[in-house]
Amino acid sequence: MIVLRRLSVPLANRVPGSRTCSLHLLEFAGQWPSSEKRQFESNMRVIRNFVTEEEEQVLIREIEPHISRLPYESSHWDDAIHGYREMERRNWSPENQAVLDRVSIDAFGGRVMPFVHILDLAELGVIKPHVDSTRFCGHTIAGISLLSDCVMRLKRVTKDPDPASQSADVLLPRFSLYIMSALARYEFTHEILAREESWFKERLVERHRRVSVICRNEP
Ligand SMILES: O=C(O)CCC(=O)C(=O)O
Ligand SMILES: [Fe+2]
Ligand SMILES: [Mn+2]
Repeated sequence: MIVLRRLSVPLANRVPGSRTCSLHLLEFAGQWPSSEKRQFESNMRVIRNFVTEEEEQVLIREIEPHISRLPYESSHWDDAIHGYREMERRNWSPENQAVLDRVSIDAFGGRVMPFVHILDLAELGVIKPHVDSTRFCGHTIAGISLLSDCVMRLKRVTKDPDPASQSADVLLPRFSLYIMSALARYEFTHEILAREESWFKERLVERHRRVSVICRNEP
């Protein structure tokens, strides 16, 4: 199971707790000096309409026969993720490889791991706060959101849960690409909010089944 190697959940965070338009798609909470806001914005970019509806269809057509054979799972051992199924894929049709090459260039300057991670989150699925393992993944994580919008929440990693600590909600629209790096990748947990908690700027975002196509670089 891929998730078991990849996620590491900081203890404190288990407690409750151009085409880049990050500005409209980000909502900050807590105490943010403006210099840190700027750094965060450049480390958590969202590119709207990175893929077209046709490109989404072609990607889903290649993914669906494999992923639909798997049951949706829940991980019990660390409580990090529920209602998901996932696969890795290295070899893609030329059309889909062309999309992935764009991710590789735009997010990684061409230096990306050959295995692409596909995560299928059921309508009622949720990904709890975690930081991707630094043993298996480098400074950048880039994901295309397919089939549904969702809200990703990033929370500053703290030793003690602090209600005033920094967090940011990021709207990830269907068809978009997010590029999370450096500060946002290492100093913040990320999570995908449950359907009924997917508020963004006072609007409940409609969340259905969502498939993400995620690229990472070497540690
Ligand atoms: O679905 C996503 O975009 C993020 C998934 C995630 O956080 C992970 O697989 O580590
Ligand atoms: Fe993650
Ligand atoms: Mn639905």
